Amino acid sequence: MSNNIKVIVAGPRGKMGTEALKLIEKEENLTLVACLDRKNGGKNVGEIDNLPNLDAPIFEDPEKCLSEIEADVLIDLTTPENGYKHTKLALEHGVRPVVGTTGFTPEQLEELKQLAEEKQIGAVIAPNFAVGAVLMMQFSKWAAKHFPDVEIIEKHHDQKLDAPSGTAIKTAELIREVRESHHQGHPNETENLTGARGADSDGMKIHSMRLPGLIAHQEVVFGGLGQTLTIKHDSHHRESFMSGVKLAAEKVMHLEVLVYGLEHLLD
Ligand SMILES: NC(=O)c1ccc[n+]([C@@H]2O[C@H](COP(=O)([O-])OP(=O)(O)OC[C@H]3O[C@@H](n4cnc5c(N)ncnc54)[C@H](O)[C@@H]3O)[C@@H](O)[C@H]2O)c1
Ligand SMILES: O=C(O)C1=N[C@H](C(=O)O)CCC1
Repeated sequence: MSNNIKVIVAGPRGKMGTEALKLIEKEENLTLVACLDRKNGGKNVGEIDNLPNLDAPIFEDPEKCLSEIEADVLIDLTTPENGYKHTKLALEHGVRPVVGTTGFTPEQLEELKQLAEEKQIGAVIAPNFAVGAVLMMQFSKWAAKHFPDVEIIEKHHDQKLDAPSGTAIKTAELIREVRESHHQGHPNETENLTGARGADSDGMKIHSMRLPGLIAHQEVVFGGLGQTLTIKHDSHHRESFMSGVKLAAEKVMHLEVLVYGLEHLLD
């Protein structure tokens, strides 16, 4: 385990960012050295209402933050557009990104992977930091070998920007590795209301639900002759993601490439 990992958190006032600050506050080997926020530049984290009482400066300009602050890791929990910019800048400044932000395009992921390789800097992009969700995705990949007909139902809180979720996209990618591409359902089926059959990922359907009261949930439903199999995971609290964030911050210190998915870090 690496000792005293110096961390910048981007998005500290967000739902996940605040949880990440609480994690850093209680973990002895993680030290907050700065935050990157959309406002409060020039202030200290400890001065901001509802944030843990941590002593670290807040920056609004990511370039300035990464140039002035000596950091090992940038934890990004912001928005797709800003998360991508921060990850790229961090790699350019030799700071290892640990990214929970979802909604990056395949082209952006590929570009970041190449940049990490070129700079020989470790990076982790994990669409879901909850260990249970990672297992749900791995079990789904296994099940798909035996049940090639599958639909994914993901359910999230109604403030989520991207759809389908990063977890659903990653699940479909893992299933695609073991499943022959094929059309599911009746060949002549029609949608009488646009979107009724969900999004199509290589013949697999992904359905996205957004409601207040939800946090992050996914069911992967497999259908076979006379049977169905449902693999389900629920995050009831954002604490569920924090052991994965900690693991990623520790393991990224020993990586020289970008890994996409927490499964690459679990024993
Ligand atoms: N990987 C995972 O396990 C996991 C779990 C939950 C959420 N997420 C993802 O994490 C991201 C954040 O989720 P959330 O629920 O905390 O959202 P949120 O809206 O509560 O928080 C996002 C925060 O980012 C801040 N922000 C936006 N642009 C910024 C910028 N340029 N600089 C600094 N801060 C900026 C916003 O002010 C906000 O406080 C989303 O992409 C979400 O999908 C991932
Ligand atoms: O709250 C969110 O937003 C979440 N996003 C991730 C995703 O897109 O898969 C993971 C769970 C929570």
